[in-house]
Amino acid sequence: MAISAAIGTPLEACLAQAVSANPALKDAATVIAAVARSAVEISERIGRGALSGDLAAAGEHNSDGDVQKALDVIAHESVTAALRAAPVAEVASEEAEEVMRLNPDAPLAVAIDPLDGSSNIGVNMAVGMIFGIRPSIKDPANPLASFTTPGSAQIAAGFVTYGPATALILTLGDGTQSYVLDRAEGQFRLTSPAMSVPASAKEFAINASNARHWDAPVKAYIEDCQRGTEGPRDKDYNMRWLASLVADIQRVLTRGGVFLYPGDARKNYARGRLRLLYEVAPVAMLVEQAGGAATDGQTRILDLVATGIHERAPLVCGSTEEVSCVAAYYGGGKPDAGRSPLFGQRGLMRS
Ligand SMILES: O=P(O)(O)OC[C@H]1O[C@](O)(COP(=O)(O)O)[C@@H](O)[C@@H]1O
Ligand SMILES: [Mg+2]
Ligand SMILES: [Mg+2]
Repeated sequence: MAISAAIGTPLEACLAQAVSANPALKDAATVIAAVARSAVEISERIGRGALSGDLAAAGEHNSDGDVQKALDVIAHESVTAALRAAPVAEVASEEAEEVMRLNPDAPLAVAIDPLDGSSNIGVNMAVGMIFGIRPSIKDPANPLASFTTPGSAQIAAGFVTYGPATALILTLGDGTQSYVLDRAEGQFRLTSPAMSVPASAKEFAINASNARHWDAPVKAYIEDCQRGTEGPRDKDYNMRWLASLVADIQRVLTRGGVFLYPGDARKNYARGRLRLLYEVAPVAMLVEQAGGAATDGQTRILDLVATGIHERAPLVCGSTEEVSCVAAYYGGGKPDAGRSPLFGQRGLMRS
């Protein structure tokens, strides 16, 4: 959907334009409109903060072992109700153990993180919602069939950030657009028809509290960033970590940088923390469509195929120069002069 609409055009009009250019997008556009309606509802709820009740109240554990907060459940119920009224056959939600079957004859399947950045609920920080839309593959014996295709099979992907403004970042496979919720009217309006990730940047995002658990390539890359102009990267970096994937990625999409949630040595973290179907793959599509790159260190994210609904995948994405650099560290490329002693010690970058 290369959008030629003017800034301020309502989402519905932009979707209509995309459908008239490519009628095959009609069902995906209906799904996006439904997700957007749910986002407006959730945004209002979040905007009232504690006046909406205790949105951070702890409930059950979800299938990934995280404690579900009240807002996780509210968002899951809101978005799945919206998807029930859309052409969606299956939903893979973070908050449901198994694939949910909605309208069996419908053409699409949706993977969704109804509420991303849960640790920020209750402290007035940005949270969001992430989704990826794929063709539904009809296999009565295997409910996961629609989701066991590579991320490149996604027809569309997007996320919503409930921040100071509520933003929708969207791709229908031809560029990445941003929209902002016009609160007075309860509808999203176009704010950027073509987001573009700068190829080079000086900002990294990683949960540095896990440094001692990282593997050698990540340790070496971050150490080299921290060495700034005194190290092989020859530039001074800044670090940002919002603990909310959507907000961190919106920053990377807007002004560049690199986001890393690698695998590490903690129990159950060999493949990191983020889930492939409803976090990593949609984000990878959005970043690639904005001219950036996304890898798990070895493999392009959009080539990965999930084998389970809540499967995790390491994510390194953003400005192409930084992502290539991390991939080179993983690949054992040639050492640079003055590079991190860690690589020298472990011989990782030796040819
Ligand atoms: O707690 P950590 O290690 O900082 O992890 C933060 C990451 O976890 C997440 O909150 C995971 O998403 P959920 O809140 O949907 O489980 C990401 O948004 C964020 O990038
Ligand atoms: Mg999440
Ligand atoms: Mg979540």
